[in-house]
Amino acid sequence: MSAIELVGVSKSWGSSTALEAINLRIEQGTFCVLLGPSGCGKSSTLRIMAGLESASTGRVLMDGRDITQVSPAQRGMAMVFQNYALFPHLSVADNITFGLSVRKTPAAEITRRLKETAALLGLSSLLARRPSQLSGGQQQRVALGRALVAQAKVCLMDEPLSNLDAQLRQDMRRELRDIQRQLGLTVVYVTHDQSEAMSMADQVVLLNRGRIEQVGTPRDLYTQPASTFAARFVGTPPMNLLTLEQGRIAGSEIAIPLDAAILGVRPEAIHLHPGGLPAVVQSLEYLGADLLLHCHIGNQSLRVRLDGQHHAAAGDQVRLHWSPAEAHGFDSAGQRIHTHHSPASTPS
Ligand SMILES: Nc1ncnc2c1ncn2[C@@H]1O[C@H](COP(=O)(O)OP(=O)(O)OP(=O)(O)O)[C@@H](O)[C@H]1O
Repeated sequence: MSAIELVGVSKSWGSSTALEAINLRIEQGTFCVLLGPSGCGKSSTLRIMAGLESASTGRVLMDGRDITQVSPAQRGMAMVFQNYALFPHLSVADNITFGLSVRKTPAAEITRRLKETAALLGLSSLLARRPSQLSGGQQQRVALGRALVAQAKVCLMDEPLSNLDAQLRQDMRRELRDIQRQLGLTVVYVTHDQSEAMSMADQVVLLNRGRIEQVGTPRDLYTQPASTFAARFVGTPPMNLLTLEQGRIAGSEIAIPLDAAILGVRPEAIHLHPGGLPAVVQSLEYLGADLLLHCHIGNQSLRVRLDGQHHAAAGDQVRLHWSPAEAHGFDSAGQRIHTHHSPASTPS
């Protein structure tokens, strides 16, 4: 049984539609990431799950039970927000246990759960401090502690790491994931950062303009993007998309035996090979481990990610090759075509 299910959920604000007939199942104990660009409807989806927003149409189910009309408090889901929403005048301990006190949980039970949660999050020595005396990462852990101490089975998180610096964010991603696994929590996590989604998720839900573009594992999204939108949203740098005209790369005589309007190939799937397609290097970015080439092939731009040991210069003529399995075909509407054909550049 799914922990959370959305059935035909849509949301409109006046005449503008934020979500269109979303159908989604999130399985128990999984880490599900809602991913997409600003304004695509991630927060609206999360807030409808939490009951903080009502759906215009559709139903929300929890463990198979219809909770569409159930109040947020009665849903028993925990929430962690971007701004942590800690009480500045309360100690760390009181911030964590606030909800338990409000619900009149017995004192001994509160003490026991606080001790457990603080130990899990490495906050045991900080319990007497105020939020202002904590680092960003510590504050984030207190916010998480408040969610965990409630022992909710479902935890909803809206960009909880976005206020942290890059290094801390990386560390917290791993910590969060460890805690989620350890406790068997169902987490629904909102982010616009594809690398965060890729590194944390069991299931990624990619949203685009209020619709689900693709649902799958990070590997599914990377290896089998359902559309050009998904192809460009996941992966750094994003997948190259070349327009094909009558079986040729637009603006060139280079034939591509792929029955598609658009050819997609990832920068890291392209290699230099004497039997490859001719291209000209326009500019370079040296990134240490990698060397990024910005090339022209016909009148199309293409990025190539080589090992950092390679040398190249602007103006160089290069020959590019990729394996047939790395060629993704899309139709003129940007939808994936499920065929793999050999590109013209098969090495001799
Ligand atoms: N209270 C509101 N009133 C009117 N429109 C709203 C309201 N809340 C959200 N919207 C609109 O609904 C759409 C989806 O918003 P939502 O906050 O869900 O997007 P998001 O993907 O979370 O974006 P971001 O990453 O910028 O937070 C947007 O076009 C937004 O302008």
